[in-house]
Amino acid sequence: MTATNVSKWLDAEVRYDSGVYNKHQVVMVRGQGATVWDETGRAYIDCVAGYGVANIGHSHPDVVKAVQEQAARLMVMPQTLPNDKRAEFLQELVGVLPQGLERVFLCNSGTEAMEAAKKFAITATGGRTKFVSMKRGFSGRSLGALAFTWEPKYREPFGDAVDDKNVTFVTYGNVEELRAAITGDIAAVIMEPVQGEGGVRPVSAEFIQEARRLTKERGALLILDEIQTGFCRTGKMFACEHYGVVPDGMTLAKAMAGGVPVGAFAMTQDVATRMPKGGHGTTFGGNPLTMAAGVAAIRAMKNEGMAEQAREKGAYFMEKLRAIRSPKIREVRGLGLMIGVELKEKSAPYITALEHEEGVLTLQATPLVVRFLPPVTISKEQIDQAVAAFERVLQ
Ligand SMILES: CC(=O)N[C@@H](CCCNCc1c(COP(=O)(O)O)cnc(C)c1O)C(=O)O
Repeated sequence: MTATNVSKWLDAEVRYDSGVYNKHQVVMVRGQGATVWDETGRAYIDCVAGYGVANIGHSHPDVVKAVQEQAARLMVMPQTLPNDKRAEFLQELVGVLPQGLERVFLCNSGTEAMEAAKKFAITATGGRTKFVSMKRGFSGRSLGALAFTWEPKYREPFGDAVDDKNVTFVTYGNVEELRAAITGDIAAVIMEPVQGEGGVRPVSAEFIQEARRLTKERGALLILDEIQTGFCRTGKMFACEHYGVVPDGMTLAKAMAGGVPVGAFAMTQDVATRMPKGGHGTTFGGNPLTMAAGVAAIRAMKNEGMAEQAREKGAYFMEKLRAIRSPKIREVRGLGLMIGVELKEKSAPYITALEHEEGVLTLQATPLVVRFLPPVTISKEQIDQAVAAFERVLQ
């Protein structure tokens, strides 16, 4: 693909990048709240937010200040050497996690959190290496996490290197299949409380509660992947709170440090103590710079009532979307500000039109779904503008 002469930056990125991404013909240079600007100065309402990373808004001032101060103080310190900011972050995080999740492996992305979860589940269950994951589930792209990721097109190019022979995929929501799959040799059941990449599909209370009951009964772990649903996205600090379910482990990333790359596997004491000393590790995990950003981000979520904002604005956003009278819309669904509009035709042309004609950034979640993942700080006026733009491109 040759880049237009839009920009020397676009040329360079297209020329030297790995080539795995379909590059939009635009160069984004600034963000504030729910708005981003391209290099020509054009503003966009950002309902991509980095794939659900900028929950507290782009360049939140508290995070910017924390990063500036910590960068000038100390950026590099491995986890064998304790650090004040890391300790402060662990206190903040455990303070908002569901009761019982009080040990945390810190890393740098969602995939890494899932890789850690996989290893901790194996040692916590005395060496079990079989897993249950969900059809349409997404757990990441590295070879270990990819085994839990349903979409065949992501796994097929890598053949046997993907360890999916030890994974049983069950239909999300099908209790009978779940019961049959959780045998005595299962290390863990992996599931998202709301499937994100898989089409914005909230789980049923019955299914997730049965998964909790069966895993306890059969000596397996329940690991909830809250990488996309966590940190106020769905109207609670964590989506599992909607269902009254506390897992044995939870993978976290995306919004946790306000936009700075981060990941974590939060777990119970019992899961943590079963991993041998030195059994896992990471160079950058828990680094002071990310930890300072994370402290500021979590405090902002609490101080600005962002879970409640997501609940209230999400209900408003979905009500407005449901009011659109269009034969092209099959369903509007979601939880909080994790919203999907399933169309009766491919969503890609509408996502392109929203970006180019309307200045609204949205993303796909399977070929028929337009996904909205705006910052929780999005204003009602911006929601109204995004809905009006969507209505126009559907005509
Ligand atoms: C263009 C782009 O960034 N695509 C990414 C988008 C991934 C978005 N989801 C990440 C994710 C992951 C992986 O998280 P990370 O490694 O991308 O931080 C794990 N679990 C859930 C529920 C997730 O939603 C991709 O296709 O790998």
